[in-house]
Amino acid sequence: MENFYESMYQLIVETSTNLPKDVRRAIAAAKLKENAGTRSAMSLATITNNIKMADDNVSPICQDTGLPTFKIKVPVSANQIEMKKQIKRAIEQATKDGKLRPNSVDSISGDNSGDNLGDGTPVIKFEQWENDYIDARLILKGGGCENKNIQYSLPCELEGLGKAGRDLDGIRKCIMHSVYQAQGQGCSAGFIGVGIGGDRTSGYELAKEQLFRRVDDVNEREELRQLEEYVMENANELGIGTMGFGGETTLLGCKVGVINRIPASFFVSVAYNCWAYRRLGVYIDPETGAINEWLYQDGEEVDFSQDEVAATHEQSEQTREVILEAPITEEKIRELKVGDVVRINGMMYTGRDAIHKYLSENDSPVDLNGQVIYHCGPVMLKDEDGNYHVKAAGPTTSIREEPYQGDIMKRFGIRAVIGKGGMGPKTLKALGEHGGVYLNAIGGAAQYYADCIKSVEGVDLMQFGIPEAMWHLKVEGFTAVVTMDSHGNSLHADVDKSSLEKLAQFKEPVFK
Ligand SMILES: O=C(O)C[C@H](O)C(=O)O
Ligand code: SF4
Repeated sequence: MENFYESMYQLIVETSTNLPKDVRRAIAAAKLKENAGTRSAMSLATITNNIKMADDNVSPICQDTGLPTFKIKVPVSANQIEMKKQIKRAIEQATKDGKLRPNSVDSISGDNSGDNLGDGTPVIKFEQWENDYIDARLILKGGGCENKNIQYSLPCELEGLGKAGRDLDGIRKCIMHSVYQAQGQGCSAGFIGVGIGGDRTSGYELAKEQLFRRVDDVNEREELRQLEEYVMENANELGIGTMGFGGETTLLGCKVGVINRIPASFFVSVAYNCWAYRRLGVYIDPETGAINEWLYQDGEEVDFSQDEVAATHEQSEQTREVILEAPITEEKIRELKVGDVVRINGMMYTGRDAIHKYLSENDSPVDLNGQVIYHCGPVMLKDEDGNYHVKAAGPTTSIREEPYQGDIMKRFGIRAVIGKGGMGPKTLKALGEHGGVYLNAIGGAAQYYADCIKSVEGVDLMQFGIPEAMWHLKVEGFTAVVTMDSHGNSLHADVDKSSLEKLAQFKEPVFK
């Protein structure tokens, strides 16, 4: 097993940086369906551009490299204790090399272990089997999409859909609802794994297990095949679209599994995965530990290299484009309207969960008057001279800052916040009162945005760890869309409302 460590290191690096071919094909097909010039088409072009950049730079596709979860099937003779040790070593090295973000955080103190190791991280699950080779699979599922997982206990009452009973049609309604409730917050277009039955734990296990199926496989159980097809055909009618901007593609894959339950329980568990669906696998020789075969990587190449940069910058004729450079005046902000495309030059400051809580109780370490806050937890590497370099830096889900955002903007004079997935009524009200704007960046496009960051000018509050610190970033041509403005408009509220109306069209029974 002398090569096992190296094989695991490769599996980790490839999973973080190289999107599987079956996923690429699904994204390429979605891209063909969007109408040129729409926000969804522009977002998809940024996404495919980002996938290509991650290939070229061998850098994380998304800055949130998730909770590494290994599923390993081994012959009876394999030494699982030794394999676990090597996997942990490989995780530590991949983190040092900037292929994984340090993501393991003490749940009580908030301390980041810095190497992705800690109680419960990484997740490593072994199972013995009768074959004479090792099957090792890894999924890097980020936090934003994980937060959109949902579990239903049947029977239940669902918004838009009414009663969901303990039968196939009730299950259908739960799945349709799960796509609606995710909106764009899990970086749609997404993939869902559904687990029917089990208890609350094994149901979610089963749902996540479905994410290891190939995007293009066909369910062997006839009624589940029909259900998967139904969901794929109809969920895209909800019109949520890429990043929740509205559009043709909301869902890229749906896989359903079933296990038995006990009479009193009937769970439908849904695991939502963003477009940055990073899961790969390898077959390994149990003697040497070397990789014999890669999984999910067969079939035709999907080449995202053509004119992607041009496509990203292509705007529809109706779209207004505005350049912003901090400090920004209230007057300039009030000129902005939902739908405007903004290019930012100059300074911005990162702030996510820990910073928002901190700023609600303390003074800011920098003057934020007229400034831009970026909801982002980047991957950073320090060079020998002690200077930091950005390795990946896409937006994080903004709604988590809803309790703080409006107050903080007013208190510190912040004019713009950048994030993804939108914010709620409290923030929208504050934008109107104070003269602020919410800008939606493309979730998961961590390479694309890292490229816009020209230098790291400083950092504060490093005690919160790399993802949570306040980074001072100098950017050029950082592009985002105004999705909430100071006139009471919110694209997110509009898409939520229209998709709920569309969801209601799926109320009538389909599976008898
Ligand atoms: O933690 C992050 O950087 C992003 C997170 O995965 C999210 O989608 O909000
Ligand atoms: S930011 Fe988006 S793409 Fe990245 S892990 Fe979170 S949900 Fe996935």
